[in-house]
Amino acid sequence: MQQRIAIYPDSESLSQEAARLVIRLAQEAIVTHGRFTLALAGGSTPRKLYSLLASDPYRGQIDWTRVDIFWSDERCVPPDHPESNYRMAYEVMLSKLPIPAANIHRMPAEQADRQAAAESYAAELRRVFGTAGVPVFDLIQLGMGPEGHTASLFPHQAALHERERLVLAVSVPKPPPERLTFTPPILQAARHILFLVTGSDKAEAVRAVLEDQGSPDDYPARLVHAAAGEVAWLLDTAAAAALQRRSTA
Ligand SMILES: O=C(O)[C@H](O)[C@@H](O)[C@H](O)[C@H](O)COP(=O)(O)O
Repeated sequence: MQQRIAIYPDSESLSQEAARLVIRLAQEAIVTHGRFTLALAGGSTPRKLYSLLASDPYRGQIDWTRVDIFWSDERCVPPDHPESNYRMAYEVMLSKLPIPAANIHRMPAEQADRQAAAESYAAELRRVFGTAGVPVFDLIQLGMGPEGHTASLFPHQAALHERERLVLAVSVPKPPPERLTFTPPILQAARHILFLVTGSDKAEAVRAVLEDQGSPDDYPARLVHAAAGEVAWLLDTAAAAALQRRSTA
């Protein structure tokens, strides 16, 4: 597994590089196997990336009819709720792109039976990927919290040790607490991973994860790796402040 760290002065320049990377990986995947499977992150950091991908000159560089969109986690709220990861991505990006509705695979996180919702999303993943095993995403885009969580995998939770199920219903300390989340097997099978991390509150977790400190139980982002491709960490200077070895883009 390759790992690349690039540091940017601000969110704009970081998001522009992220958009260029998504476009390159999408073009490669569509040429190689006819489609691009992408899992989106929630939270606020990727908002700028999603906005760029839906705008010129970026939007015209991907054949969006060949793209399948999933989410790596979702809050258990209605899809029109302000805290919905789907709502953010739909409003900022997906509603502006010619992606077939059948290719937008929303997590049914508003279902009362959250375990059944997790199981139905796992079934959707296996159907779309045509596998009884672990889906291999072309790209999973992730964020990271100040304590090293990623997707909705938080420190010291049982979900970190899941090796069979693809999606779990979990309760987490970041509100809204009830979530659906990818489990480590999916996050360890992807061809490529793109972490977007900004802000000084994440500097200590960035240092711990990238300088091999602490266990994955303490810093769940350490569980993530790309089976055959690259894990790219795009950081702003604030998030990279505690890193010893600095390489600036
Ligand atoms: O649903 C979520 O909350 C996200 O998937 C979560 O894992 C997010 O990526 C991190 O918490 C970073 O969030 P920010 O980008 O808002 O800092």
